[in-house]
Amino acid sequence: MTIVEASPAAATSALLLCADLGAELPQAVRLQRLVDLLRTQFGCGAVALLRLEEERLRPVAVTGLVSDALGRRFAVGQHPRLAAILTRREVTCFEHDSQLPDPYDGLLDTLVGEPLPVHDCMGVALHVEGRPWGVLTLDALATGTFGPAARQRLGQWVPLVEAVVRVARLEQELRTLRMAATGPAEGDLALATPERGGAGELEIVGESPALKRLLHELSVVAASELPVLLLGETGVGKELFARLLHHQSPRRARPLVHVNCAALPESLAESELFGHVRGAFSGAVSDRAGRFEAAEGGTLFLDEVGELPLSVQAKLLRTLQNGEIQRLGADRPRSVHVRVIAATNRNLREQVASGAFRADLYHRLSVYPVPIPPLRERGNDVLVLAGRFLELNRARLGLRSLRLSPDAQAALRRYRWPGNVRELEHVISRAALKALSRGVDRNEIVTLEAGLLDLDALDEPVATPRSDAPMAPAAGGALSLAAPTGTLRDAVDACQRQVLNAALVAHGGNWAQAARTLDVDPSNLHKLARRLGLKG
Ligand SMILES: Nc1ncnc2c1ncn2[C@@H]1O[C@H](COP(=O)(O)OP(=O)(O)OP(=O)(O)O)[C@@H](O)[C@H]1O
Repeated sequence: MTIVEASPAAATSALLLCADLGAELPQAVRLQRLVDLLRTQFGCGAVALLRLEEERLRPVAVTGLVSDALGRRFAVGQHPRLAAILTRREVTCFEHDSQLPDPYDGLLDTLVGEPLPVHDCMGVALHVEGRPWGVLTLDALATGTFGPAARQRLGQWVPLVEAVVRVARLEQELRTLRMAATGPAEGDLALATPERGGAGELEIVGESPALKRLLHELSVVAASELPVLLLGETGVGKELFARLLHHQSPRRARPLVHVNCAALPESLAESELFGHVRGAFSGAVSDRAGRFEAAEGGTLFLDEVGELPLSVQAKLLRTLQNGEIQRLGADRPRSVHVRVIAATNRNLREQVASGAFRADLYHRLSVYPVPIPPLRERGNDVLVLAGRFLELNRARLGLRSLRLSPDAQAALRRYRWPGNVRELEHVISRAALKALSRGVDRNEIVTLEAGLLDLDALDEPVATPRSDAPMAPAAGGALSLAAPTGTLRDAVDACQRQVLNAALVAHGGNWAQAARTLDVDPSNLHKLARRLGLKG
């Protein structure tokens, strides 16, 4: 039996999907259309497409599930239904009286917080280019929806579903290649999200336009050698994004060395960063390389750079200017080839104005400033991230299901999150523990009510937005120069850096094209960039 013979409606849906294959669509849109169409086709309450990443399944498109479902990650070992689906090539069906726990228990958007009643459930493993790709699951609230005919029909849909997934993947790869060659087109912004998963630790959760713009900007600047200054409130993810930058850069195979400048005592800071030779100070019993040398060929991440003592700032500036370090007590300098990424939640301009931070170092470090938006400006991401933390806590505490009541969701959306993602993580973990301490049954669905989150108690004024505005040109090409903080030469250098920077970013790091746009000889452009510290 073919789909066409099965029903005219199925034939029309299949044709619509085929027509989609010929059109260029953002991946998220293509996959969402797929699950929406299957939901109608099979008359079910929820459909989810989940990508297999190592031992976890990550929802990439869902319909009929609550918003936080997209942020959840389902460890295959903890979800026997998903594990059963993955192990077979045929459609796997769970009878309505199956005792196996359902991964979507409490997550259906029509039954917020309710246990899933007796229902039908089926799913199938998907393969792309001969390799397991993930699973497709369908849940129907009316028992008997997934009879033998529905199972057979799902089996017939599989090749088409796999084709859609494959096209979405190929399109994404093509866009990435195109972006690398020519810089992004406006419509590619939503697709610049790095391939998530794999590097589980580096997973960036969120779907908001603000996050996608940030990821796009990072992916462009990652390819260059420019120093980057990450700016943002505490807990926005500066360290996470610094790691992402390194992993997307050509230096990814070399070390990423993290230095927390706030934790460096002034007396040790110089030796930590630049190393020392034996006898340089009492206790220096042997030669020791510093963090710069440890990062050779890779990236040095100077976290909380605003806390660096002034005496060390001068030495750091010299290194950034000459590409050389001198171990404490050594006679000669040695060259290092290190890209610096710095981060701060301070207003460095104010620190420069007050004399706590050197203007010349500020200009060197802020060649490409990247403001990271606070959580309250990322819309629904707060719920998607909450989903991530709920699932982690559910697994850690051995609960059947952990979710938020509608009031709790509204409270998370309302709250201003001065501590950003880190605070959200703590709020969810604390509320889950509180719920447990009230004696909930681990085998029931645990719903976190707004009161458990204690957000009102935490509601306090949020730090004013950063005034470390990016040095990139404003729209229309106008330059937005910082208030002068140094000599005229400093200001001219800053202006040249800004223009060069913007041209490089606009041309995806292509120097020849940047030189053409700026109407300068390419070799002069390279020379100027070296003088300005934009390249080694
Ligand atoms: N988009 C995101 N997706 C997943 N996890 C995130 C995201 N953003 C932040 N986090 C997590 O939030 C926590 C705080 O992030 P991180 O330490 O990078 O913040 P930070 O800006 O460097 O904070 P601080 O300025 O206080 O050092 C980390 O556990 C990080 O993994």
